[in-house]
Amino acid sequence: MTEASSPAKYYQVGTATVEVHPNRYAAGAAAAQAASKALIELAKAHNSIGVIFATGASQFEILNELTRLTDIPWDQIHGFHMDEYVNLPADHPASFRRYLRERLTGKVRMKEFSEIDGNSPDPEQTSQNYAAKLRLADPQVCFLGIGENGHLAFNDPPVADFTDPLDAKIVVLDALCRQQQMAEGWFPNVEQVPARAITLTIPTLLRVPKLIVSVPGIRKAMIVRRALEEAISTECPATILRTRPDTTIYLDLESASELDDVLLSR
Ligand SMILES: O=C(O)[C@H](O)[C@@H](O)[C@H](O)[C@H](O)COP(=O)(O)O
Repeated sequence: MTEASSPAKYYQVGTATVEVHPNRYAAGAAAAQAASKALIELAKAHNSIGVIFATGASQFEILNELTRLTDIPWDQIHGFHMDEYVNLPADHPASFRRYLRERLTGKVRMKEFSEIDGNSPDPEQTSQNYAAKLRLADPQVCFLGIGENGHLAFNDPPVADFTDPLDAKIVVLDALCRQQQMAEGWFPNVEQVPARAITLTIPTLLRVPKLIVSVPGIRKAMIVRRALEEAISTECPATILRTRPDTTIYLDLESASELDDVLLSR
């Protein structure tokens, strides 16, 4: 059997399900299919379904697939995103608003999409208003990636707070996080990576009943190992995903390549 046609493998890690697919396209397609199925079901019971979208390279294949599927009830979906740089113009190549306009909201007709205006004169107020709007929408589905440092949204280790009382907040991005954003190709040099961002907090993300986590690629192999095998702690915020019930982590063979044989033999 060729790698491309080999079937996915499924593992249970804590309460989360881990799916290992032969490549990033298969992983993205599986995640999009799972999301589509859930959204169609939710649309039967809710007029408006809140959905939080992640950005970054890990979401390319999912968004590509989601925007091609014809049965997603976009006209019932109120979309949100999980973070945005402070003081980065919306048309900057690394802006998450630009990313989502190009890959999502410019391609489908959603009921509503709420952007985080990282350029507002009062980012603190913007963050609070966004949190309030999100609470009202009571999101049912959240797409996530995991940073190379283990962060969820911009909740970096070790300051990420699993019991954060805030729903959204302004964070200072540390040197490693800014270096990784640059290395992923979004900025020409680290000096241009903004020092602050507005982010949803970890409790806000974990409150969403269905979490669809996509982590393909060899750059993520070490952090996937830590997220699935290390003790649950803010040293690697993504470890907390193992405590969530309806959570599926979509990997490809590259990002799963450092996983312990013990896990993979289950
Ligand atoms: O909005 C986002 O997407 C988040 O800022 C961030 O947590 C991201 O998911 C990871 O940094 C992974 O990034 P990649 O998708 O580029 O691997």
